[in-house]
Amino acid sequence: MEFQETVENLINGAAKPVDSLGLLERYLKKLMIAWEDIDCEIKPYHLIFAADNGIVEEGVAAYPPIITYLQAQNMVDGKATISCFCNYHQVPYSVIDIGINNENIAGINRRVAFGTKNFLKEEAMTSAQFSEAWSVGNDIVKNTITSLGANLISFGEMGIGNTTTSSAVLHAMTGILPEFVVGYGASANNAELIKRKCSVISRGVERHRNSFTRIGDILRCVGGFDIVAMTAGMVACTEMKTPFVFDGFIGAVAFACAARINKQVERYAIPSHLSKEPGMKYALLLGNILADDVPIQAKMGLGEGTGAILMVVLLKTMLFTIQHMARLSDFAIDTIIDSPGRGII
Ligand SMILES: O=C(O)c1ccc[n+]([C@@H]2O[C@H](COP(=O)([O-])O)[C@@H](O)[C@H]2O)c1
Ligand SMILES: Cc1cc2nc[nH]c2cc1C
Repeated sequence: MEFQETVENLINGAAKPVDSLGLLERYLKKLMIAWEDIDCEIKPYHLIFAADNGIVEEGVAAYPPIITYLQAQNMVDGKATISCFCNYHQVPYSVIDIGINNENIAGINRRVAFGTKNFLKEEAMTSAQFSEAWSVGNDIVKNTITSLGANLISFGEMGIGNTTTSSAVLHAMTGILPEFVVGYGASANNAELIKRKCSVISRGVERHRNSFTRIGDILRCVGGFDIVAMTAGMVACTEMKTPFVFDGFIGAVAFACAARINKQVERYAIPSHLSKEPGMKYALLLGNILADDVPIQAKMGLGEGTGAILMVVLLKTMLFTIQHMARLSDFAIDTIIDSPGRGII
């Protein structure tokens, strides 16, 4: 029997109508197929990449950039939403300072620079900085899997201005107009801010367009260290055959980049929540995920990987449930097979 069939039999044969746990079944199946194991335990680890973005000079964010450092430190101190989510559910996590613009370091020091440059004026990062940020994402993920024994990685980020960098990357990848992609980010409804973001993104992407040969060029010219590290981390998970959960808009853009770089990424990627940012549905499509197939639709837009941790909790709940449920076959009734392949096992 193919392993996929074993997983399907396990889930479809539990004492419930077939497919009645919908997307939760679908993503549990994806986990087990990625692991090639059904008697497993989820060993999660949450990685939050924090970095500043030079583009904030253009007035594209409502909050000041100092919040990147302060909130990353809150995460380390257990006082941010994400740290409360992780601590409450006993999910270990690390904050990685990959490029905060502050004299102090928050979390693990893997700082590439004091933030990126303003992409309206120059490339956001140099090739050397891009490579370093990529290595940080790759190395941290591989180490978390091999040394810490994690078998499910989740990703989060923190960086004032990163809805602008993510929108710029998505616009550059797809040509979809910024007006369809850009949202309010961390600001309250502010039409002026949206207009400014759209204009900055169009002009910024136009300025660098001739340098775009590969996805890496787009990330280097208009992206951020957080997005580069998450993209590298998702590719690393794929190379290690380890499933991962991504979060909102910024995570979805990293997923889109990773899926373009390595087609196999789609096999290991699990979405968590659908962000308020309108661009997320387009980013998902680049990795063949429909917005309707995102399990948590709660109008969230916080980042930090908050939706990803909620999804990890849903997956843990599902795994325990499927491993402990009675079987349809225990009912000892003759047949209620509604269609081939979906019957009582
Ligand atoms: O993940 C999302 O979908 C999301 C949507 C809106 C805002 N954020 C968070 O807010 C920050 C970016 O917002 P902004 O307005 O400064 O670009 C950054 O720290 C993100 O984690 C995150
Ligand atoms: C307070 C605050 C917390 C955040 N967490 C992620 N992005 C954020 C942006 C702000 C402004």
